[in-house]
Amino acid sequence: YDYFEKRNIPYVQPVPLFGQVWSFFSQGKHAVDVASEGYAMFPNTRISGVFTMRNPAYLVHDPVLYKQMAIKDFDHFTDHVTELDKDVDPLLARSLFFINGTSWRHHRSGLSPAFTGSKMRGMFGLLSKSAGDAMDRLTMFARGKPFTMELRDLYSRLGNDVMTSISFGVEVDSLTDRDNEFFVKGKRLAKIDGLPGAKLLMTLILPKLFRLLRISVMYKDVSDFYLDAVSRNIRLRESNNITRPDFIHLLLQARKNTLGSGKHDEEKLQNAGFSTAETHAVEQKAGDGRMSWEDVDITGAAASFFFGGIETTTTLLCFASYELAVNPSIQDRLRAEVDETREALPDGKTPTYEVLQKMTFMDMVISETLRRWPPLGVTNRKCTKDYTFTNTDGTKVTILKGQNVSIPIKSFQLDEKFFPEPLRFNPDRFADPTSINQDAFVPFGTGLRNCIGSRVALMQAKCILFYMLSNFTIQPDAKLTIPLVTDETSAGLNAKHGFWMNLVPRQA
Ligand code: HEM
Repeated sequence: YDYFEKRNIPYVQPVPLFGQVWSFFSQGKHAVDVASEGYAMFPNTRISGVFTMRNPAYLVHDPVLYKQMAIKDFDHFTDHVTELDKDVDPLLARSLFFINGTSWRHHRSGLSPAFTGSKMRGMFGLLSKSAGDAMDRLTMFARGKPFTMELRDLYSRLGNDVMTSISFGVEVDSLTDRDNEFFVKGKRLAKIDGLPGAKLLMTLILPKLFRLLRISVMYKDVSDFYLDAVSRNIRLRESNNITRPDFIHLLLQARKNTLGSGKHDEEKLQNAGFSTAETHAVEQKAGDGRMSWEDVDITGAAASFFFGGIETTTTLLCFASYELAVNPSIQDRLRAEVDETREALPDGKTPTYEVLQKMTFMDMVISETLRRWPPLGVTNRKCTKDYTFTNTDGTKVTILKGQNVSIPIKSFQLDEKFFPEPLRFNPDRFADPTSINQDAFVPFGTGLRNCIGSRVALMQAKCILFYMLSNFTIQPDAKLTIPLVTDETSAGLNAKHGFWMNLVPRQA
């Protein structure tokens, strides 16, 4: 425990044997806030120390240092901290989040062409249909009268249906068929609270024991269900020559090595909004070989989009709706933009990819929501090669190979040095993008290991919000707590008492 003392690095005082892990159980604070504790304690350093049990680890305080580690010096930080065993967790261990080294390079370079702007536009029709159909059902259910709804439930059903359609190639209606198997399994797949959350925490604090006990993070019935569903879907497509513009189709192209990046029309389609994560080329190294994309790899990739995309995009929509409900003038302004946009649409209601791209105030609202309420408040890297940099006091700091590094996204984005009045929801701070500190605004992470799905998330959230405001006014229900009380026990970001809203149909 004198590790940081000796190196002149400020650090959070550890509890003997447990280190900072003790605070997770004793403080009643959210895991993200506990992990980022040192950020507020030590304002004048680029990095601070922390002990996970007895192991020293780091917390980055300077967004510029994070960027440097994630881009220029990526070679030193190629991995995320958690790595799962393919035999024990066949799907999650093949998910981009949880693979490292050569295997990650294979997957990332193979999958990246599936996430370009032109591929996204190709998929947008499916996404918009799924969201539009659900919204029609909701309007019919309302019959012109206001009704109360918990929006986390609504948005996770919509998100599940959209992602089931674009990731697994199957159309479901979880608003009407509330317990359909894809929704029930999807909920279990994307679950990061309860037992799966505890297991994920264990992969971080007791990785050796976790591997030794051969515990799986994902429920076995969920892995089996998706493996079977995707394999059957692939066979059906192959034997009937079916083409559907979704991820399975793109991954089958990757299998045949025919998945191009569609460079010709890329430029104008790449931008899904200010927050779009920059695309970096991930290069294969000599001797890396070629990835074969077996059915299990395709299912694993699709499952990772589900795992990474549903809870996060649902969180974005919930908090955007909350802010619109408690700031009616902002909601009116956004509705005016939605209505103006609808007038120019041939059917007056179905948005296209390009139309959403042009909605500037929508983009400002989404960006500000991602800043104020980042769905993933912290990310991490494992040091894969010793790394030395200079701290604010001029001393050299060396992070050793194998040590873990946390990046406090939430702390950066709520730091008043970077964002004045950080707790105020103010979309206008994004009116002039050049005034935004882009090193500190990192809702999708940064660098080569940033979020691969930012375009999917942004387009999905914008599309669903477009339909919501076309059809309803969102008002706070009496059961909504204002200001919002967040759930400190949730692994993700959530409201303790739910997102209860009155949805008032715009057409009686
Ligand atoms: C609002 C929604 C979302 C947010 C805020 C979000 C945020 C993030 C963040 C912060 C990371 C870690 C980046 C880093 O370590 O630098 C990440 C990684 C990732 N995200 Fe997202 N994400 C969202 C939606 C999605 C969607 C829709 C998908 C898939 C369709 C997705 C797939 C992934 C994957 C596969 C990774 C791991 C990438 C890698 O390790 O190479 N995410 N995301």
